[in-house]
Amino acid sequence: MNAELNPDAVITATGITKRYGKHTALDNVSFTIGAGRIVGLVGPNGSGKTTTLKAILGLTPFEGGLSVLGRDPRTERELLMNDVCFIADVAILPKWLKVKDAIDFVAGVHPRFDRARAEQYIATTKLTPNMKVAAMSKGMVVQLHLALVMAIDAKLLVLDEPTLGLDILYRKQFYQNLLEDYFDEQKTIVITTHQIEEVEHILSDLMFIENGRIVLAASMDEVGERYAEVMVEPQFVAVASALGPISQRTVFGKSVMLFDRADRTQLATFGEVRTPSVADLFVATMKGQPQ
Ligand SMILES: Nc1ncnc2c1ncn2[C@@H]1O[C@H](COP(=O)(O)OP(=O)(O)OP(=O)(O)O)[C@@H](O)[C@H]1O
Repeated sequence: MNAELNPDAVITATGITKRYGKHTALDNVSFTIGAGRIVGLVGPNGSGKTTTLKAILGLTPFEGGLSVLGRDPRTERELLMNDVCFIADVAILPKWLKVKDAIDFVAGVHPRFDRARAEQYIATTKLTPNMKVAAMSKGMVVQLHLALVMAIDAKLLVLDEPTLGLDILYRKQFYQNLLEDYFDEQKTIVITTHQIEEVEHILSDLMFIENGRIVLAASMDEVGERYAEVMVEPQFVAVASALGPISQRTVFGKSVMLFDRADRTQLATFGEVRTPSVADLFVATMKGQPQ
């Protein structure tokens, strides 16, 4: 995720700062996202996720450098939008909207929309052209949304809490379909969500943001190499603790410690070692940050 190493980056941010009055929402943020990546931007409420996405989409002014698909979103937003698709919250389609109106609308506003592709996808569902959003189950709304999104040949898909308000089955379905029917190596997806557990299996990269700063940016492979969680046997708790785990918790009476860049061979002598879940890593990382 290093800018210098990746000249073909889809997004390169160098020192982005965004202030709302006296409040600094983004504080000198730098990161790089390459093509074919699925990046999870994860952070607590108010940490700057939406502000980052707005900067990428050219929806807010800011200081610093930002290149998205080779363009500056501040000055070339219109051209950029030919190659970018943005979804915020699938649960907000208006109730009166019919399937066919939704297709007409997107066909009218997006130059890369392939109507036939959307209709083909809809034909595989229970949706019919005259059905209104009001008459759809939440899962059907998701399918409509997906049909619209997947028919747009965008290079960059930006998803801001896309499954808010949906139950677990439909959230899973959304991500599964996204991965199976939409994603390919020419595309890049940036996604923010609070439901990390549900997206972690589709992510290729993680970015943790806290108080407007990126506190972790790594590929999932790097995360797997760098972090280890150990279920420490009681007799080794003191010695393991002395190695300085970034977090320590108790599960069913056993001490679970999370280590950053520790020697795995040594850790294995304390108990069972595994890669932490993104959610546990997130909690541990946030605890270590100054508030
Ligand atoms: N239009 C605005 N005017 C003033 N302050 C704002 C504005 N938009 C965002 N902020 C502030 O900037 C900070 C970052 O907000 P942002 O919406 O990016 O957070 P977020 O990580 O997306 O949060 P959430 O998970 O709650 O959606 C917050 O402190 C927020 O109050």
